[in-house]
Amino acid sequence: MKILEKAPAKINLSLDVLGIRSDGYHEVKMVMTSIDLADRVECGDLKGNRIVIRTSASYVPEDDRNFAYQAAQYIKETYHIDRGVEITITKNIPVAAGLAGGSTDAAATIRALNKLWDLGMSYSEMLAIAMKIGSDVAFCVKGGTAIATGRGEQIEPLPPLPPCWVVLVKPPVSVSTAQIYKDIDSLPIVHPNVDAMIRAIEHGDFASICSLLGNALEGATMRKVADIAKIKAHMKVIGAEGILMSGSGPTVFALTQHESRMQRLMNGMRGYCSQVFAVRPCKTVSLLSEYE
Ligand SMILES: C[C@](O)(CO)[C@H](O)COP(=O)(O)OP(=O)(O)OC[C@H]1O[C@@H](n2ccc(N)nc2=O)[C@H](O)[C@@H]1O
Ligand SMILES: Nc1ncnc2c1ncn2[C@@H]1O[C@H](COP(=O)(O)OP(=O)(O)OP(=O)(O)O)[C@@H](O)[C@H]1O
Repeated sequence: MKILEKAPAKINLSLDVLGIRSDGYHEVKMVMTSIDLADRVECGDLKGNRIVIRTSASYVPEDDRNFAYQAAQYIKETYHIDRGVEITITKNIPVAAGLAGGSTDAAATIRALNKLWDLGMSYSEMLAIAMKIGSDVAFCVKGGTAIATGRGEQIEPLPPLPPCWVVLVKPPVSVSTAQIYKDIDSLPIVHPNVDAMIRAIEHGDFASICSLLGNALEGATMRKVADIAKIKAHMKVIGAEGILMSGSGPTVFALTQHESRMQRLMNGMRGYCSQVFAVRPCKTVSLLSEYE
């Protein structure tokens, strides 16, 4: 048997860093949303007891460094599963881009193995596995739009975004999330108004969502990647309603409700960067009611 799961990327609409915790992680308060830029994760039975990863991207690890491998391993250990699995990942999400590509593959693996191995895991049991792998994995288990607190693993759902386009531009460099969090410790932090963003989403107020976009990590990544400021300036000239770097970067996204502006942004930015995508926010990742 084979189970196929869509694994959507995320963007951070608001990301505040509140301090350093005793475990070395940073306390955050974020608003995230899934988008329709997605990897495909297929889990199928394999003879024996091994976990085998196949990916379409040569630079993604196929051993236990792959987050999907780690998800399968934790599930096998926790539920004493003596079966093999082959996990095939078709990568569409740029890697080390601030879009949670590896995290969403891990979350999709958790959902897929729950079905393949008929485990009957509850949502909170899936979260317990997710948290062992990385901070963003918990959000990716359900996706949609949500508030994330703690180190990012405490999730509270929000209503979906008003209909809009998300245009993403990935500069041809990668950044280390760990390094960016380290860098901000010695930099002044610009705090976004996360609570106002939450209210704007609850009211479906697209104009306020755009004006409240903010990311406390943006300054640190901009010091390393000069392209980010150029991309943002270019998107502004073209006429995006809201512009921000996602996560630890370096991907920059623009929001617009106008198809003509989405087209202009796509065409304008393609001449500038090779990785440009126009997608919609993604309302659901999985059959949410199954996991309630
Ligand atoms: C930047 C974001 O993507 C925004 O959604 C997340 O905060 C990062 O989530 P992630 O990539 O899943 O991060 P993890 O794999 O858990 O951690 C990578 C590294 O980032 C740093 N890190 C991460 C999350 C957090 N709240 N504080 C941290 O300081 C830690 O040094 C950690 O070793
Ligand atoms: N399934 C996977 N897909 C992509 N990268 C993976 C995967 N598993 C492990 N990795 C490793 O994870 C690292 C970070 O890649 P990823 O695409 O998840 O970064 P990111 O989008 O910046 O993450 P985040 O937004 O959660 O900080 C890469 O160095 C990559 O080698």
